[in-house]
Amino acid sequence: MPRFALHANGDAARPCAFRATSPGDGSPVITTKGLTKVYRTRDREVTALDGVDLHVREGEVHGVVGQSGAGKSTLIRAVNLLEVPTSGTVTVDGTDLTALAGNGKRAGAELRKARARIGMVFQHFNLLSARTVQDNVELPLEILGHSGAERSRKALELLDLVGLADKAKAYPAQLSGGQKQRVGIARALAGDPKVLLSDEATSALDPETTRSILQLLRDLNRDLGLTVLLITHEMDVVKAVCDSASLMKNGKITESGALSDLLATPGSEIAAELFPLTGDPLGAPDRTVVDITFLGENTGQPVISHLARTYNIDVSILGAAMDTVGGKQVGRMRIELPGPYEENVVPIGFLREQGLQIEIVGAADAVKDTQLVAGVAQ
Ligand SMILES: Nc1ncnc2c1ncn2[C@@H]1O[C@H](COP(=O)(O)OP(=O)(O)OP(=O)(O)O)[C@@H](O)[C@H]1O
Repeated sequence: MPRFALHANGDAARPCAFRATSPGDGSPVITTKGLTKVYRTRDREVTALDGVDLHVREGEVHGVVGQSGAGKSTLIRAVNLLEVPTSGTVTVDGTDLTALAGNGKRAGAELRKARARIGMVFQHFNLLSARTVQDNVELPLEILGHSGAERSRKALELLDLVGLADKAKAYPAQLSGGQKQRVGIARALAGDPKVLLSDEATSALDPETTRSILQLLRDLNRDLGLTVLLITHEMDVVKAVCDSASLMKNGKITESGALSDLLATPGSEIAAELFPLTGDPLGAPDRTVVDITFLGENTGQPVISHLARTYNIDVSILGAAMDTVGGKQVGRMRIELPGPYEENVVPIGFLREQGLQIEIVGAADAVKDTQLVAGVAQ
């Protein structure tokens, strides 16, 4: 994976002055249970969220992917209650936000306090054009009632953190898209959030700027122990920064998990999108097509030559690729073995014994086999 510059000007990462690194203990910091949102207009109802159970663990970067209209924006906006759910609960860092919202008058202040611990970054930056960069970053601190000196100190520290210390007095119109998003990120960090929500933060940016903003999010995740929940329609974003992901379809989460687990799950749509395998899945008649996923240290093993030698069979490689997913090296290969599935049970068992993830493709028995493996994986 290429190393991306942390800052637009190529500066190295600066140590963070705001919070010591605290590696998460893996407990959920964002949890939604049965989250449902029904939009009612005069002539129709749209169920945008249909009983969503989402778990994002502390310190991870979690991506939510799905087609347009799947409910991604509604979900991320429901996590900080910008969108009030019709039913279900949202808990962030141990606080049930849905309960706070239901508490009548007092709720406003308590909900505002809880929300300050949830930063949000938007696709179109949402900066105030009449305010300077520094004043934009100070805005949440003004709302929280910080003094002028404290606001100024913190805003300048945050601008330094995102590589824009020299742009404090500039106006948004004088910045590039990537710089505007850095201001958006600095503003989102003003309340010392535990969680950062990113709503398509890089969709309006060119590929190079996208990479630098994703790297900044990754660095903030690592240096501040910040948990990041992002929505995107780009699998490259997931590949570059996410530890885990969920797929949304029609308001539901249809699969969710660590990327390495999803890559090892037969039939995972996220895995197929993250890492599409080329090569005809049907192969030749009376031959068995097998997809192999290599993770971590397995990627360097000469498994195929070992297989061919051990069983004295000709192995054809139909397609293969290596990539880095979530910072880990992954290899996928589609091979073809001579003979139908039932004649290849032993060589396939050999591949499994090597700790590889195996999926049999395109044969009647494959369905049985895939279900068997899926059952084991659960
Ligand atoms: N304010 C609203 N009023 C009525 N329907 C809405 C509203 N907001 C969203 N919807 C509908 O809810 C469904 C989910 O929309 P949402 O924007 O959450 O999807 P999405 O996955 O984020 O899509 P995209 O990637 O295009 O932004 C869609 O059918 C959409 O038309």
